Amino acid sequence: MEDVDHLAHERSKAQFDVEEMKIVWAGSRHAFEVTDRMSRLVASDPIFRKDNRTLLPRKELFKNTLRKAAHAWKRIIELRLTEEEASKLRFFADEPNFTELHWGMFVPFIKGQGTDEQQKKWLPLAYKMQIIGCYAQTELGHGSNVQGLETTATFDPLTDEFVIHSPTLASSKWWPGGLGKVSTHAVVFARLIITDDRDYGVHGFIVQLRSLDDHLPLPGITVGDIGNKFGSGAYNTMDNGLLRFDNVRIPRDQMLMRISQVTREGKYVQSNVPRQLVYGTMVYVRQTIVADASCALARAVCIATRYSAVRRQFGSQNGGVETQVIDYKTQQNRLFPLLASAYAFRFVGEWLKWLYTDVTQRLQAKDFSTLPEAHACTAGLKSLTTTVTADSIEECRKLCGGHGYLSCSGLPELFAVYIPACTYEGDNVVLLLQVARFLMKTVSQLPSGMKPVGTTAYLGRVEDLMQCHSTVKKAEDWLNPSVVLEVFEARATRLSVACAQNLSKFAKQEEGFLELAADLVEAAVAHCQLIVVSKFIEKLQEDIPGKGVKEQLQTLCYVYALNLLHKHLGDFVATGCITPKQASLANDQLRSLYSQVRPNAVALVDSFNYTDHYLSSILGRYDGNVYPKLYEEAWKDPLNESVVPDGYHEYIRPLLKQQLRNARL
Ligand SMILES: CC/C=C\C/C=C\C/C=C\C/C=C\C/C=C\C/C=C\CCC(=O)SCCNC(=O)CCNC(=O)[C@H](O)C(C)(C)COP(=O)(O)OP(=O)(O)OC[C@H]1O[C@@H](n2cnc3c(N)ncnc32)[C@H](O)[C@@H]1OP(=O)(O)O
Ligand SMILES: Cc1cc2nc3c(=O)[nH]c(=O)nc-3n(C[C@H](O)[C@H](O)[C@H](O)COP(=O)(O)OP(=O)(O)OC[C@H]3O[C@@H](n4cnc5c(N)ncnc54)[C@H](O)[C@@H]3O)c2cc1C
Repeated sequence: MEDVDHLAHERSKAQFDVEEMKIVWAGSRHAFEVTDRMSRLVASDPIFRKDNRTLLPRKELFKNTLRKAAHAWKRIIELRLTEEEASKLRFFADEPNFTELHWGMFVPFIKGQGTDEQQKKWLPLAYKMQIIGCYAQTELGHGSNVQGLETTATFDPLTDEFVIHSPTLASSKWWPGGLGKVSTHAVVFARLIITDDRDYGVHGFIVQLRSLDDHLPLPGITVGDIGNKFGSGAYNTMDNGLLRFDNVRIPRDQMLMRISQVTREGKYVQSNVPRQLVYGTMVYVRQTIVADASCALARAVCIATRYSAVRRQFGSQNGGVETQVIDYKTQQNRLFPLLASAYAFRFVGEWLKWLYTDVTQRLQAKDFSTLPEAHACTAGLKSLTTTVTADSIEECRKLCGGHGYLSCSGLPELFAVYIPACTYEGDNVVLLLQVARFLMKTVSQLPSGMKPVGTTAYLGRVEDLMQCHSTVKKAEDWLNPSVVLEVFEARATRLSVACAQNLSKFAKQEEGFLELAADLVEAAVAHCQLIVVSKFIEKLQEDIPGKGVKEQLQTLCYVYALNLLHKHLGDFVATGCITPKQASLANDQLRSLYSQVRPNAVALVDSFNYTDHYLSSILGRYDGNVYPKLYEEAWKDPLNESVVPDGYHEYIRPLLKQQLRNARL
């Protein structure tokens, strides 16, 4: 029974080479090999088991996470894993913990903002985990508004030190992951104040928080966990913390001084670089969050697709087999666009990584010209992909019907872990407003003859795009990349131009921004969706080997684009780039694309190459053996440890007896 593959028939229908698709998904043969090896290593190690996580009380849960993190580090050292392998191992261990912030923000911040000497001093300690760091930016009173942070770092020329202080309750650091119970050090964002009492704005400082001998907080430091968060298990494995400083002194050389310096004499020296570089670590992390979105979305879609192929409802005649729910058009209409989005986000994530590497190299050569675009792209795509992924995980839960609501479906915990991605590293609406600012600036520069480049190059064709009307006459005409691209460009252009025209009616631009914020956000979303569509289309220009692989990706690309067109029909029709008739043809084409995806659906999610350990879902099991495993799982619940529950004698029996007496009366 155990070895039967209940999905074998589904797999046999695939019209493409799954092994080759796995390589496309991973990004390269090398990436596939590393990912595959690390995911299996984690899956075969009993310490990384995840069952019961949602049932553990917080203290036990947290201690268990520490145990796993320590074990992961031990294996990384023992096996002499490379940085790439180590990061994959941590990823598949699949439990948010302090190491994410240590490796994901503390180390990159020192690399990006530290001078050569500072890097030489701090990085070896951090690499060997002789110190553990976190990223302490957000405060109780301010998160989005970084310039509004209140913690102060006042230079004392007598002792050559900075005095770090929390002047108000609202200035308490609040939220940093790893801070609550683990970190020995933090990168602290504080307002720099020098002897002349001038406030030089927010800068980063390395501050030691806890003793390296007994882990007690150092004098002047108050630190703790902020408390339980949404859901059971989930993000509660992380010690998000609070932190207050009471005139804590640190040496001057613990201000990260690559971008600006304070001299021994107390003179502020600003390198000739944009001040926004102090936000560089956020830009880096936003880029990684886009890649992670595709993984989380793929995970939910894999569970919902396999289960939809296993689950049957209605449609049987004379007691025959019922219909697989994946065959219902409504199920396909809800599920297949999410499958397409997982692939779309994967490719846009790859491209964003390239963009980030490119901007980093330019910055090293003191070329800051592409920084605004890198900021807009990372902010916008972080916002778009996390919003869609969070909503889609919930949709996948509903696609699995009642069983999706069980913890062992894996979906509730995935949802609880994932949703803060819409908030951390920049609230998604706040980030879209940054994209809108960038778009409005680009549009306002067009009359002066400035030629937009990169992802806004299409705005250079503003006149054509304001006039263009799609040429589609029949449903198949939609299967043309330039036809699709043109309508997405026309819609994005028209929404941006309309906002710019409305903004120009305000005497003060900032007033207009506040008043028109909702429209600006819509224009920003249209621009970001265009980027995703265009990067998917660009991916298809590459040489993609493997029988049928490119054809599948082409189908998914059209599903992604035409589904968006259908969802945002109002925009497309109202801005005049397509007619209602053309919209209806797009919908006809979409239905036909679903029929092409259907026989390949299970193979398309197998191509993510996720282990059952990583999925942690009975509904998403590779072998589709769902019902016996659900039945077994139910009996493992602590409530089933005794036949008669605790509390029977106190609460149930007296009730029953009471009712009996009442009935007799
Ligand atoms: C059980 C397990 C199961 C499942 C697991 C599954 C999945 C897990 C999935 C994912 C986990 C993955 C990763 C997790 C990793 C990390 C996440 C953890 C923690 C998150 C850490 C944080 O949150 S850190 C804090 C982040 N904070 C923010 O992001 C704050 C947001 N605010 C800002 O960025 C800024 O304040 C601002 C941009 C909103 C405004 O800045 P400011 O006021 O200074 O600027 P202005 O608006 O005045 O603009 C001035 C000009 O500057 C430009 N600008 C702004 N920012 C930048 C920038 N970064 N780079 C370049 N330019 C910038 C702006 O555009 C303006 O330009 P103008 O030309 O218009 O003048
Ligand atoms: C799980 C988790 C982990 C985190 N980890 C860290 C960490 O490691 N280090 C760290 O420093 N921080 C961390 N944070 C904090 C996080 O970065 C902030 O919560 C985030 O940046 C949002 O800021 P906020 O909480 O101030 O939201 P707010 O800005 O208060 O947002 C509240 C509402 O106001 C809206 N809003 C705000 N400003 C505007 C505007 N200008 N226009 C329109 N609407 C607006 C928002 O859209 C939102 O709806 C974490 C947060 C979470 C949830």
